[in-house]
Amino acid sequence: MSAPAPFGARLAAAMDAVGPLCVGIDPHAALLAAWGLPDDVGGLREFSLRVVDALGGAVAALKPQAAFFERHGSRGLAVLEEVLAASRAAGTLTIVDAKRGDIGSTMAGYGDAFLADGSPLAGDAVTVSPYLGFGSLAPALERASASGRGVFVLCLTSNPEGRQVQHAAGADGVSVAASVAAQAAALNEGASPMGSVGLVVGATVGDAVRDTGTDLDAVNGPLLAPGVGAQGAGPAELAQVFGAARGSVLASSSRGVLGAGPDAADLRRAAAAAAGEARAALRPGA
Ligand SMILES: O=C(O)c1cc(=O)[nH]c(=O)n1[C@@H]1O[C@H](COP(=O)(O)O)[C@@H](O)[C@H]1O
Repeated sequence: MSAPAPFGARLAAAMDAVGPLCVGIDPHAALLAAWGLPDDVGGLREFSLRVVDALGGAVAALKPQAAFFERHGSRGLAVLEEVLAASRAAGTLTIVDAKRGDIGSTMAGYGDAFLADGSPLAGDAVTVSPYLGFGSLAPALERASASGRGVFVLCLTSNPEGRQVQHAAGADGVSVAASVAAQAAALNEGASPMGSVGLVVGATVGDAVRDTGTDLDAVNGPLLAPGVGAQGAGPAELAQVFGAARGSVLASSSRGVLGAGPDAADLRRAAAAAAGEARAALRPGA
């Protein structure tokens, strides 16, 4: 059997085919209640699998947020495994939003959990935090590369508190965000149509890309843009934040789409509308 194409190539194909939208699976207690479901592991399972049923094949990626599964303990993690398997069966890429980051030797453990063939918690990519130093991510990057999976490294996050760390500059005057982007770019060099080391850049960050001197045009990897919908960003913000790099952007919305449920047709309509807006903002003329 031939090895699967690398994550960057698979995501590029999915974005071309169905539009540059990722829907986050964030089973908040309030959303479960709005869907008439109990805030327990049964409600979690029903909610998450309904999202996969409704949107599998219809969006470029699904992004389950690990915290909402972990809060239900081992049975919640079993649901996450089911969600990943169901998405795979539906032919939809998954990004496990776990935001892991630790010293290198422990990062190897996270890599084995989220990026290794045969692990039930491995999707197609995982979000990682570089704030123990970009180099500490090396074991995860090695596993991603070996298994054809991807990572999204936090760069400029959508929350206002992120500035404190991400905008700070070292003695050389280079901001943390710019340095993270440059290190991702080095790993993606030469990849076509794009590499598998992505960045997280919130759609809410305004002029932060320019202000921090972050060169997104050179990254040559996917740019995950949460903050669309419930956090207030829309087409205008996507265009403003990403400029010439917008062709690599995967817009991400959770509550903005999930709030349309529980009816599957309503969910599909909300996702199609969000994907259409993202496509118009990020790929005008496509
Ligand atoms: O990595 C992420 O996905 C992420 C990064 C970031 O900078 N901001 C951000 O909101 N997220 C995640 O994206 C989702 C946003 O959810 P909504 O605000 O409901 O669309 C949550 O699961 C967040 O944890």
